[in-house]
Amino acid sequence: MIIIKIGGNAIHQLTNDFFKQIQTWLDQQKQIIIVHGGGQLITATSEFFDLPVQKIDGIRKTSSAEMLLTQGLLSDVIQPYFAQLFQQHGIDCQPLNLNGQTLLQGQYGQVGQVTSIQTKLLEQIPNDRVILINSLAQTPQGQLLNVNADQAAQALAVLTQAQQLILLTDVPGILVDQELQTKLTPILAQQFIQAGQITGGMVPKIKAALASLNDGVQQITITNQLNHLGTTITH
Ligand SMILES: Nc1ncnc2c1ncn2[C@@H]1O[C@H](COP(=O)(O)OP(=O)(O)O)[C@@H](O)[C@H]1O
Ligand SMILES: CC(=O)N[C@@H](CCC(=O)OP(=O)(O)O)C(=O)O
Repeated sequence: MIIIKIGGNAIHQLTNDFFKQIQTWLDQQKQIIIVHGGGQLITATSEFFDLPVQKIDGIRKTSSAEMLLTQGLLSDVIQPYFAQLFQQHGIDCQPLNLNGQTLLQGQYGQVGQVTSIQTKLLEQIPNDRVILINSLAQTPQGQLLNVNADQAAQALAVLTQAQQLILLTDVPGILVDQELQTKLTPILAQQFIQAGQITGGMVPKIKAALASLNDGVQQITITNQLNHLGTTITH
């Protein structure tokens, strides 16, 4: 099982090599789940509607109006767009956030947090298909939760006992003084965050990577291309 999280900023950067690599993994019988975000579009749309945009350590403070936008953009705009990109590249893909459905189940903390997944939904999907989900979760009462997509991918990787978690973004990995850090240990990560050398949306990504490492995910990378290792998070 490979979990690939694609950030909103990386949508524009999916190359033919990305789709070729996905096809290679499918041919090798790997199960692939893609978790996509869309933070950039949510922010732009919120600004269009004059809604306040506030993020704390990269996590959006989400009002009910913004929740409405977030749901619509993630499930009805970005996910269908992704699905047709896969179809165009000849890859069978199963978008799961149809009719308000979510694979992820959660509860409210400060923002939504993933607690479990609907495994029955996964079992119904043929192995030769890429599974496509967004980061929305649902409480047992059916309330939708806005979950940061890095955290959603982390929870999914741990809950499915995935071998590999790839956080695909718009930078080649963790950069410090413009230099790519090919390896990042938990201690170094803390130091870089405290020194302000890792900021913004990279902070939840690092936290998600560290939590995955703690919970036994074997290979965790932050990169902008599937065939480049970028930064590996390791002890
Ligand atoms: N040390 C760092 N190395 C690389 N990127 C960083 C660092 N600190 C902050 N960033 C920022 O984090 C961004 C990636 O996070 P984010 O914009 O949330 O992406 P995504 O939409 O892929 O989740 C980069 O574009 C960069 O501006
Ligand atoms: C609670 C929270 O922060 N949710 C995120 C969900 C989308 C996301 O994480 O998208 P990226 O991966 O493109 O940043 C948000 O509203 O932006």
